[in-house]
Amino acid sequence: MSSILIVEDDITFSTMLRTWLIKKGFKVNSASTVAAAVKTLLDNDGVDMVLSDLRLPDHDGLFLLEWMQKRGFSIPFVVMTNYAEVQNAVQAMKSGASDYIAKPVHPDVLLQKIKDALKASGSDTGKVSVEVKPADSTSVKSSAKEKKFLDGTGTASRRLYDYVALVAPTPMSVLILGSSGTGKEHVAHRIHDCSRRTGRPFVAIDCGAVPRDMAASEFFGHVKGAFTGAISDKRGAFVEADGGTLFLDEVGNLSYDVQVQMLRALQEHRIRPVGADYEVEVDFRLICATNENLAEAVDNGTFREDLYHRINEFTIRMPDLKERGSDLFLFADFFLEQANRELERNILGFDAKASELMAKYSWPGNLRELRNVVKRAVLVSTADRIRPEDLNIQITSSTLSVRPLYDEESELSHIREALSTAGGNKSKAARLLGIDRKTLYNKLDKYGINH
Ligand SMILES: Nc1ncnc2c1ncn2[C@@H]1O[C@H](COP(=O)(O)OP(=O)(O)OP(=O)(O)O)[C@@H](O)[C@H]1O
Repeated sequence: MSSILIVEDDITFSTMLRTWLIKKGFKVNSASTVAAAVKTLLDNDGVDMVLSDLRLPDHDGLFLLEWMQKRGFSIPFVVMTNYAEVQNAVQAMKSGASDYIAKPVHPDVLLQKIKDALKASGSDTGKVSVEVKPADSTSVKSSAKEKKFLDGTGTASRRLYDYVALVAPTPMSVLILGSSGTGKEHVAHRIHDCSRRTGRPFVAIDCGAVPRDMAASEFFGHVKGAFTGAISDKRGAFVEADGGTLFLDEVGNLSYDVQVQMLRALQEHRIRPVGADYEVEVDFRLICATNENLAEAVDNGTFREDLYHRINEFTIRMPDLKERGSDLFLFADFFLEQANRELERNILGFDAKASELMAKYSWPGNLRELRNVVKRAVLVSTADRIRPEDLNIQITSSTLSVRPLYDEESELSHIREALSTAGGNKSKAARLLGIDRKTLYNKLDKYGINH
């Protein structure tokens, strides 16, 4: 049975098409945004062809086609378009689409086109022979059911994971900088998993949560009787992490005393448990994270410069969610599925207004906030799709995101498309793009578009 992915934001039409194709013996998935389509393609390794609208809420169909080509999905891509947009369909064919069909769709014509496209690709035998594999094998290791994390496909996400892949196999100490909720701990884990130390311990300590007077004992351990309450020997975090990775979160909170001992541990790979008259050799790789400006702390004298250089052999800066472009929708769909499973619900997605609101919001709490907002919305939603009122987010002057929702490379084409959809009306185009009018004017100047 051949499997078709319908990418269409007109839900009524999409449902009709889906029902009809199922009756004709196809297996059918549907997605209403490019982000959801990307996710379906990554999570299902049996899609034989894509039947896509060109005009979609987050990107256009050509963007999806381009993404598939880059990722090595060599399956037929048939465009569905209005008569008025036949020009765009021609462009799609030039870019590698297999065929196009004009709306309103005539069932018999569509069926013939599907058969032809599948035949041409050799996928009409019921056997799935297409390569549905992302270029980056670390992105999708397991099925959606098991996956707890998602990498994202946008420029910022790709850059982030390129750095991770670069530094992970080395012994270098890594400092991960980024706002709260951006996924610093997850990236620290990924570095460990992609290093030679994988399979050995990964010990994470939140330096902000360790009481000052217990810090030395937490990090370096103690011997029985070292202080009141030390009723037995304790192995500290360094010993626990022996052979593996030690992850120090909120490293800016370390007291000066502990910083001195930490520096020694890093230089000599030996530590002395509190109250001991011996030293212990330890083999660890250090990864630190902070959302503070450590360089400033060095200038203020609250963080030792020598330690700063030791822990900072390689820096990774986590992008804020608002910098991750349309990956926002990939993450939103991902958290939606997670919440559906956890709460035993079956919410299908986000309606257009909710998507627009999410695009405009700046997500100061980043991925953590998005996950919580989506989970709550899944719980309270009384409709098939999440509506704006389910999201419980407020756009204020401080939470209005003025960034484009697209990767740089496709920004220009989105601006053009928004302008054409809006009939040249800049205010309307800016609204469609989720940016303010002034930002749009700046961008028009940047790209040399007359206004
Ligand atoms: N790549 C990802 N895919 C899916 N969910 C993610 C990803 N990264 C982070 N998250 C979600 O965001 C939450 C916060 O991530 P994490 O604890 O790694 O952030 P953090 O930057 O270390 O935050 P903090 O600075 O507050 O400690 C996680 O619990 C997880 O639910």
